[in-house]
Amino acid sequence: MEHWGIFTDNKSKKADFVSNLQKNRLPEFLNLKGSKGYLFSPLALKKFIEEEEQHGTKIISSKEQALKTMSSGEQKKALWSNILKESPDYIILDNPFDNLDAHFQDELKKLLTNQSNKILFIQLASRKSDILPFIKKFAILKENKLKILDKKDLKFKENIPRLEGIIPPPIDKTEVDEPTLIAFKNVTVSYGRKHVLQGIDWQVKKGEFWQLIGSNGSGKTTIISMITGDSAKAFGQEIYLFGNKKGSGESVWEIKQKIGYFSPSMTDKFAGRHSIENMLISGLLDSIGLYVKPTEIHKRIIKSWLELLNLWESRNSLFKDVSLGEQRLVMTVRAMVKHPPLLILDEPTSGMDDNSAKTLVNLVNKFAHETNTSIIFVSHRKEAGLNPEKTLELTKTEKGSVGKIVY
Ligand SMILES: Nc1ncnc2c1ncn2[C@@H]1O[C@H](COP(=O)(O)OP(=O)(O)OP(=O)(O)O)[C@@H](O)[C@H]1O
Repeated sequence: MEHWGIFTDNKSKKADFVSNLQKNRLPEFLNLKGSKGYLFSPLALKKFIEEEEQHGTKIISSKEQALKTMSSGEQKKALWSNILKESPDYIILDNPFDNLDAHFQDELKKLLTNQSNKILFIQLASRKSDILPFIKKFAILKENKLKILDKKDLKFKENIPRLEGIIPPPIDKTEVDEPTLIAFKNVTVSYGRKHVLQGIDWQVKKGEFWQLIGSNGSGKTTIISMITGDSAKAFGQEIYLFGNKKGSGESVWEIKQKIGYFSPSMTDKFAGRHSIENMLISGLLDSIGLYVKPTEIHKRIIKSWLELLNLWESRNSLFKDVSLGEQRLVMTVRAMVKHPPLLILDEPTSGMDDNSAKTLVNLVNKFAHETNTSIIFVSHRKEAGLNPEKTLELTKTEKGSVGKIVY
């Protein structure tokens, strides 16, 4: 069977490609006419989640738990078993290893290899290291065009833009007097009989750069949502945020004022009708549209940020029209423009190609080096090139995940 590895970059029109392939409009895939194909992708998951919500039924998840509340790794496992039940002829795998920890990546690689003599795989990959070992035919998707690659073409040049200049200063910086921004004391969380966290002790001090890692379902999102105020599980726990016991002092709004937050799922919420310059200005002014008129100082600061990112020339481009890598850089900077006391980046590089991921990592290292914002970078794997001072590593046990601090 001739499986395909199709490299994508942040400008590839993947949705168009998949739709054309499924409608038999691509000359390279005419042989798939009449065969049964499925999509293993974030888009397919999103559709199932929406269907579950609309009809109130559990379609691919277990009887006990809705798909929406599962961790990203658990969602992928549920989707995979659902597709296999349908006995497909071919499967389009869209960055199948994103958001998966090393253990499940190995498990999924074995499952795919075992099926590779029965099912045809078309793998869309933005990272070279993700390509499945049994794939022998390669192409690259340049915008809408598929270009077949020869083995010798498989060495891509590294083209990592330099971040020239310094991190622009903040305006009206929010200061926190407390030296300890976050303190978790013996925090334990369960959902019914499912134990998620067990006795977590953790402190984040001013200016520290942390990475939070752990396998799928180990409780990373649970920890972050207890900080950002989105989880009822935080109540009754000994959690101190910016010096106040959670639930006793500041309102959720006051806490959010002190935190810059970015997760790739937020990108969907921005319809993209604003220019990237306005997106950043609105980050300084705390609004999504530009309801408050920016001053010359606001504009000057944002000019410096755009120059740092090599995006000044594209300042008038609409957010929806720039590449995925550029969108992630803009959103990361948007979370940082005010130099908040705490910046949380939740799996910011998932789905990015190698070069864009490296640029984002370099930018975060630069934040840590040149500012006194504390940073928590959440990921399931150790991000290459990232230089955190400390790591909180979650390890699953029967009684919930325990935390270990690694220097
Ligand atoms: N509302 C809920 N009901 C039941 N279980 C839940 C609920 N919310 C979360 N969980 C479970 O808590 C565990 C931890 O989930 P969490 O999303 O915090 O993990 P994670 O480390 O962020 O995982 P991933 O890397 O896969 O995103 C998972 O097993 C998840 O299924």
